Amino acid sequence: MTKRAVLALADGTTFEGRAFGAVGETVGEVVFNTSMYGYQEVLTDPSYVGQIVTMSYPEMGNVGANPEDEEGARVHAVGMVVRALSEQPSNWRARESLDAYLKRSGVAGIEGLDTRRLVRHLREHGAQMGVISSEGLSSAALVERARSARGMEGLDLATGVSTKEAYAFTQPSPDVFTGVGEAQAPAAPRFDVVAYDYGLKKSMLHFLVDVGCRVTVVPAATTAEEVLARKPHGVFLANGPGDPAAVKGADRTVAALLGKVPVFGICLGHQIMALALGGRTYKMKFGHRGGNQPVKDLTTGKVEITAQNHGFAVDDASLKGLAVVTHINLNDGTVEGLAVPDARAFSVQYHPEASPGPHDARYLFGRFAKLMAE
Ligand SMILES: NC(=O)CC[C@H](N)C(=O)O
Repeated sequence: MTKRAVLALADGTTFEGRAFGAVGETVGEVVFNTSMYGYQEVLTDPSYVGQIVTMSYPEMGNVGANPEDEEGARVHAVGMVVRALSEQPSNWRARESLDAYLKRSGVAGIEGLDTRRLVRHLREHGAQMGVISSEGLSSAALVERARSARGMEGLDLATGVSTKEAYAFTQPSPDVFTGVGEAQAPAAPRFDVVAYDYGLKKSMLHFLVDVGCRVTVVPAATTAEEVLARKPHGVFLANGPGDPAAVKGADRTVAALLGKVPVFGICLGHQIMALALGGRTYKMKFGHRGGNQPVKDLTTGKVEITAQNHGFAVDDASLKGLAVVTHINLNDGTVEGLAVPDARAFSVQYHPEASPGPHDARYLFGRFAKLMAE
């Protein structure tokens, strides 16, 4: 028998649906993602730590779950909201249903509610804390619980999900691309790259290997001296969860690396790069999450369709005189990329590794390789 579940938002709005995944209660920031597919990559992306993800596309679970599509070591999102859960997966790679996968991961979901209304609500009133519960508590009690939960601002979640030990990564992607176009063989390894793990996605490491990097992944708290002692050709700053301004010591560490070695940052890594330069970040109303965000590369005039997952952004005005804004979001004009040519450093807010999403931006890994070759 399916169990009734409730999603309660901090502003008092409640939705009724059916429980799936793990039974019980979960608290997190309720956000929405507009990708039509790739739910498993989304759920396992460490940037979703502390978040309940609403998928705006109505049917989820059609291809079940498999061990290859995981971007992190486990499900990192704390909850999932879907309109219609497919009970019978149909895909040759499926090992289990989405329901069974979330049950095994201990993560609660709710389905059968009006996700269109929920997404519109979040767009209008902002992403906010919420609770999914199938424990029969009153809606008023759940709203109170959501209201008293701590929000994302000021939370250092990256340090907590980062690797505890440094490790080497040498595997190319299963289907190697070195740019937009046909699949190719990975480039021969010629660059030693240190990758800061703030909560990284596996695909980023594969794509670095594809363009010729021997990658050493290091914990978020690794000092600049320790990194420079490895004499890397380049430093990579990964994505990650939480508030970029709260990641302990990261801005000072990156400031000490800038100018000494080429640096490439993605998402949280981009935000930390901006902070290291003296810029500011802020919390967005509802963020960008999905695989259909148009971004303009101001250096080439080209528009790329990008995969995104962020709730904070870099304040454009705060970069004046510190960095060049290289990319902007065509929906809302926010900063999507920056560069400091003299320091051989650049970063993007979006996800060139996609997973899930379009591969328009894969060329950026090649741009990093070129910078190191020079
Ligand atoms: N994917 C990411 O790296 C997200 C960065 C940051 N946690 C944000 O929400 O903006």
